[in-house]
Amino acid sequence: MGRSSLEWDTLEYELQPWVRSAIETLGFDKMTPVQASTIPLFAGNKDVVVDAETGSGKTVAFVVPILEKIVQEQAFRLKRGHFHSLILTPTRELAKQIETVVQSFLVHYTEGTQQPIGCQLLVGTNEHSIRDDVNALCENRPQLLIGTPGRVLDLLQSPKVKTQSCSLVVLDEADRLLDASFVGDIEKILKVLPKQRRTGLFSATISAAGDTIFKTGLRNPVKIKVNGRAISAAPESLSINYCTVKPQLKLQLLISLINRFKFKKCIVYFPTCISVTFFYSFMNHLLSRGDITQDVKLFSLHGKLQTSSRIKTLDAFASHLGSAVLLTTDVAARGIDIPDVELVVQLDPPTDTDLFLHRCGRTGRANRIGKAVTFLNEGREEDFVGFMAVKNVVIEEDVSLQDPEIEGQAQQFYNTFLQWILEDRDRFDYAVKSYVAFIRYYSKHAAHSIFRLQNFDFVGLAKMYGLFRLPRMPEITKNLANKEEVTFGDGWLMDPPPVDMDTFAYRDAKLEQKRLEELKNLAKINDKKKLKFELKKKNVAWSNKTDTKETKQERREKMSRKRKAIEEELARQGSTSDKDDDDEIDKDWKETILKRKKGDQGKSNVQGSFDDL
Ligand SMILES: Nc1ncnc2c1ncn2[C@@H]1O[C@H](COP(=O)(O)OP(=O)(O)OP(=O)(O)O)[C@@H](O)[C@H]1O
Repeated sequence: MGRSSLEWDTLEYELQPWVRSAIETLGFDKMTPVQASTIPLFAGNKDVVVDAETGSGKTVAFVVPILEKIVQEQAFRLKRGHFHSLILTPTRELAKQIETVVQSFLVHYTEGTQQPIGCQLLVGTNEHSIRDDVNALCENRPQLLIGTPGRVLDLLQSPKVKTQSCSLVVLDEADRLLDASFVGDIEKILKVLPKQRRTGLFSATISAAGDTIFKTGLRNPVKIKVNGRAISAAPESLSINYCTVKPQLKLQLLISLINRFKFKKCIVYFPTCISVTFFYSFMNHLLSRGDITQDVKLFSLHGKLQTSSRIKTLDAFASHLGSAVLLTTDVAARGIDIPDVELVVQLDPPTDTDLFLHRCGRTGRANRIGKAVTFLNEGREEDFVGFMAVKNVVIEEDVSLQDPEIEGQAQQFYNTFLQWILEDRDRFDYAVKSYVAFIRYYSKHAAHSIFRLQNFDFVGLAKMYGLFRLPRMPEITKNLANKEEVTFGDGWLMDPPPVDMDTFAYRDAKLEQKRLEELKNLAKINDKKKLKFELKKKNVAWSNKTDTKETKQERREKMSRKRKAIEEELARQGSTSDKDDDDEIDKDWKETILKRKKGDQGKSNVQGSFDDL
């Protein structure tokens, strides 16, 4: 497509004056290639499947046709409970972002003689119930609904909501919406919409959806593929790099990058929600010590936070005037558009390899320069570069990312971490939970031939999490062959241990009280057992001694069988559920068993409902 054809005047579709003035106000001097190709077709009468790189302007490419169609089809006076168009997205943040784009157009739509055009956001929150949403829809009569699948489905199931007038549906991040976790809801939603409608699918990795795209009821769709570079699936303004690092040095390298790199905004991807909470807390400690450049502000965002707090955090990060770093999970991997993000760091490649490009694409958007950096563990993980090259994603090594000084500072850094953890047992709990969740996360990697737990540096990773003792978990037992050599017995990584676990206290008085009570109960149980044993011993005749020994042996075996069963149960839970990484906490057996008995196993201090991760 030649340059001149990107002038808005050359668009093969006549836009309404208010849409044009919105475009002018937004400063979009020219169309992006995906807009030039998509708008005439989608605003015409075609179904579209749009595959265009990250940051290429896909949102405007579907928002404009929707607004055009609403006016074209005179969808002003819809009956109560009816709506005209629906945009579905996988995350609440993305839904909110699209709504903002729609509103920036709608402010140019002059009412008066015309009828109003409205849009309604549909995302799960604690502030609005479904009933509130239904009432708002019936009262305000918006033409356009934007939401996440679960909430939209709930709304459509209300008898007050009528779907007959819906004539256009968009699936943004369509490959994600058509994957196993969403496709059920999507199918149910599409089933209740009229067949005679336009459908548009949009993504930077649409091919990942394969044939499932046809589950959406597309009718003679036009496939629009727009990529700036023939050899790479990423935009030209985005440089994608990697550097190898030992697990223990990863956090130090991240901090070194934050301190060395000049950026307005930076996004750092962590593997799990709990690790975001944990490292956010520790990094703020480093910030207060001056170990992180003082003028940087840290933000944290993950799927376990409540919607309102997630949206507020994202807004605060986007509007922060100084340098800002967002610590997040894959909940912010797709679609998030914050133009001045100049650096993206991935502590580990994502388990879903399609997300790699989406994470990188949070920078280098709309022709701005951006750098995306991925850390790879030395050794086998470097094969990830070749793995992605096959998917047309070129990752180049950048040795300038390395920091030769961090290795020499490792012990001092570890001591700082340790000191901080030893101040509060709660931090230790978080460290353990984060570590365990990481290992479970790692073992579910789609590219499992590269990301393998065999030969994994469990001890180095433990130190990265500030741990001084290896948690007991089957993955370690199975894969760490030289456990006895690398630990000082019972999983301790230090000799002598830096703390007595019986006296290691919580700062929070309530938590500490609970711990002490549990300890007392445990002691009582042990005392009772001991008492029973002593009494029994006294009553037993000499001749029975051998029997007792055998019984003991039997009991031991029984216990060991029990342990194994629990171990397997935990492992099974880990492999069957991909949504509960952060709840899978292996503590000492005593604690696990005690909690199981009490029935409060797996409770976490993390607030909010479980969402996307
Ligand atoms: N015609 C245009 N000219 C200049 N900038 C534009 C134009 N259209 C959109 N943009 C800007 O480009 C940025 C990226 O757009 P958008 O968020 O729609 O990307 P996307 O293709 O959906 O990316 P992703 O696949 O990552 O979601 C936005 O900041 C948007 O304001």
